[in-house]
Order: sequence, then structure tokens, then C-alpha cells
Amino acid sequence: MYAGADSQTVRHSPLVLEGLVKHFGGVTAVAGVDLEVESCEVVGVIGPNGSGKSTLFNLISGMLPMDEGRVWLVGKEVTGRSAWRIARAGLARTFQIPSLFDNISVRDNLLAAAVEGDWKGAPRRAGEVLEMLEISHVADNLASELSGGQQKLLEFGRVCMRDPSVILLDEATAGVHPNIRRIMLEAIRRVREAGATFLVIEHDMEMVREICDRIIVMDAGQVVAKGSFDEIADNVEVQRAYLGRQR
Ligand SMILES: Nc1ncnc2c1ncn2[C@@H]1O[C@H](COP(=O)(O)OP(=O)(O)OP(=O)(O)O)[C@@H](O)[C@H]1O
Repeated sequence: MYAGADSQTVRHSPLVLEGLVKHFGGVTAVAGVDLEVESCEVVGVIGPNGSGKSTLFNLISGMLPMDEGRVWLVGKEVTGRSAWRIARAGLARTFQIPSLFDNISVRDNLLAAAVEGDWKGAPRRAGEVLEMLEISHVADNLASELSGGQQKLLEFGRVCMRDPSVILLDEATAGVHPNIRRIMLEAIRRVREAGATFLVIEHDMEMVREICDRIIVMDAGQVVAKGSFDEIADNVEVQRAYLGRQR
């Protein structure tokens, strides 16, 4: 258990991390990360390759067991819970490579994402999501027929179907066409305005500047800086840890 926290501790922010640690053999991928994300905030996670960003997401979402630390989601402690129970508690995530059902339609991919939620409202919600992501015209195509960028939109759409409180986005716009990027940015803004809180891994600094209220910089598993985009850009430690080695 995280030193100093007792089992009754209550956290009210949508996402609270205390002292997260993960080792892979001799490698410490996440080395004691603390973070509190406020309601409707968009927090960016940046850092060089191998700095622990994906591992951090895997710990938060329950896809990997943590060695130390605690996680609270919308006021409820979810430390040690399985990925599906954490998802049920209100967390959703996307992956660098979208995980879709390739051989069913775009619309059915959305409907399938609502499987544990509001069945009756799902078709209407799917229509709204298709429209928001500007993919209504390909709703009856197989997911495998979409472009890479449209697949990223669809994966975000699947997240939106469940109306989660906290959304983890892993490089949502990496390598996509500028038009897809614009649609994704606008959709993130709308979902946030509707009450969602975001933690986003991003290598695209322009995207970070446009959507993030606050940024944390990771290096060697630790948070080495926190602040606004301008504060981060001016931070010498960050320039040494990240910007100098940006890919
Ligand atoms: N399953 C694993 N087994 C062993 N080592 C791992 C595993 N996953 C990650 N690591 C190591 O943990 C460290 C952090 O990796 P992680 O993928 O979290 O970094 P990252 O910041 O997400 O990198 P990238 O930007 O390249 O995705 C790296 O040294 C990586 O090699």
C-alpha cells in the first residue's frame, strides 16, 4: 500500500494516482507517479520513447498489475481491480493501434461497444457518434475498409458509446490526415464539454498545445515536470529530458 494512505482515504477528483510503481525485471518502467486530474480537465502525458507512458496507462486501466500504488476513479478506489471492472467503474481507453471488430460494420462496432450500457438508446447514440466523427457515410462499411485515420475515429467513437467519466487516449492523431485530426480535436472538445475528463499520451506537440490544459513530462518512469504548455516548453529539465531527443 502507498505509504501514508489508509484504506479509507477518499479522493474526489475523477482520476487520482498515488505512488504508482511498475518493474519489469530489472527495469523500472514507472517509478512512483502521483497525479490528480480534475473534472473536465485534459492532461497531456509526454516524454521520450520508453519513458513509461504506455505502462502508466496499462496500470491505470488494470491491463497490468502494479507493484505499488493506488488508483481512484470518480471517488472510488479501483486499485488491483481487473480491467473490465475498472471499465465498468467509468474508465475507457484507446490504443496506438485501434482494436476494432474488423469484419462487422462501422455502426455495429459502435453498437457492440454499448453492450453493457444503454441497449435501447444505443442506436440513437450510434447515430450521434457517427455524425460527430463525420463517418456516417461509411456506417455500413466493414471496419477493415476504413482508412487508418477513420479507424482511429471509430475507436474513439466506441469509447464515446459508453459515456465514460475518464478517457485515456494513446496517440489519438498520430499519422492521420489533417482533416481527421481536425475532426478528432473537435470531438474531444465536445466530449469534454459533455463532462468527460481526459489523460492523453501525445507526441504531436501542436496537438498538445491545442487540447491540453496541463502537461506532465515523464522520463525514466518519473514525472520530471508539470505545468502549462508554455511552462513546459521553457523548462530546462524538459528540454534535456525530452525536446532534445524528440522523435
Ligand atoms: N512487457 C514489458 N516487458 C518488459 N519491459 C517492458 C514491457 N513493457 C514496457 N517495458 C519497458 O518499460 C519501459 C517503459 O516502456 P513504455 O512502453 O511504458 O514507454 P513509453 O513511454 O510508452 O514508450 P513509447 O513512447 O515508445 O510508446 C521501457 O524500458 C520498456 O522497454
